[in-house]
Amino acid sequence: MTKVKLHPRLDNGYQYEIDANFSGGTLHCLCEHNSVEVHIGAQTGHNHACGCSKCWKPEGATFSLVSVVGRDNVKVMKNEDKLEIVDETAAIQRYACKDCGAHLFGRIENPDHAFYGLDFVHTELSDEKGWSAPEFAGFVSSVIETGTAASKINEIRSDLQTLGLNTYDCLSPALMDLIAIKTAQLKGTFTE
Ligand SMILES: N[C@@H](CCC(=O)N[C@@H](CSCO)C(=O)NCC(=O)O)C(=O)O
Repeated sequence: MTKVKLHPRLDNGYQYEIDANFSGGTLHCLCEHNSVEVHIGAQTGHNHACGCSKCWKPEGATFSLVSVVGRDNVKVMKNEDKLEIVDETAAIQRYACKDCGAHLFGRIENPDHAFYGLDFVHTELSDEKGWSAPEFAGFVSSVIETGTAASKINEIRSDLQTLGLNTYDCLSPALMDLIAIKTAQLKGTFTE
C-alpha cells in the first residue's frame, strides 16, 4: 500500500537544526525569477503540521508546516506587487504569490481573534537553518475534506505520532486554551 506523503520535511528524515540564538531569516516564494521576499525578524513559535484545507502545502504534501511570529517582525522586502490575498473572508488572510501560489504570510485583522498580532508563516520557504521545529499535528481529520482517503487516517496519525507529533483534530491543547481564554475575556466570564 502506498504511504501518504505527509510533507517533505517530515517524510525525509525530520531534521531540524534548532538554534537557541536564531533570530529569523528571509522567506522567498517558489518563482525562479522575481521571487517575493519577506523578512522575518524573529524566531517563530507553535510550529505545527496542519491538515486544514486553507494552509499552503508544497506539491504532493498532505500537511502544511506552519508557525507564528509577531506581525511587527514580518516585512515584505521584494516584489510585493505579486502578492494577493487568497480569501478576504477567511479569519487568516493568506498572502500568496500570484505566479507560484506559495503563501508568504497569513495575517489576522480582527483584533478580537485570539491570535491577533501573530502572522502565520511557512519557514521552509527560507534557506536559513535554525527555525523552530514542529511540535504537534493539528486539523488531522481535515485532510479527508481535501481528498485524502478516510481509510488512511489511522496510518497518518500513527506516522505523525512516530515522528513525535501528537495529533489533534483542532489545535494543540495549549492553543485551544488560548482561544477559550480570549472567548471568556470577551464574554466577561474569564477567571484565572
Ligand atoms: N476543517 C477546516 C478547518 C479549518 C480551520 O479551522 N483552520 C484553523 C487553523 S489554520 C492554521 O493552523 C483556522 O484558524 N482557520 C481560519 C482560516 O483558515 O482562516 C478546514 O480544513 O478548512
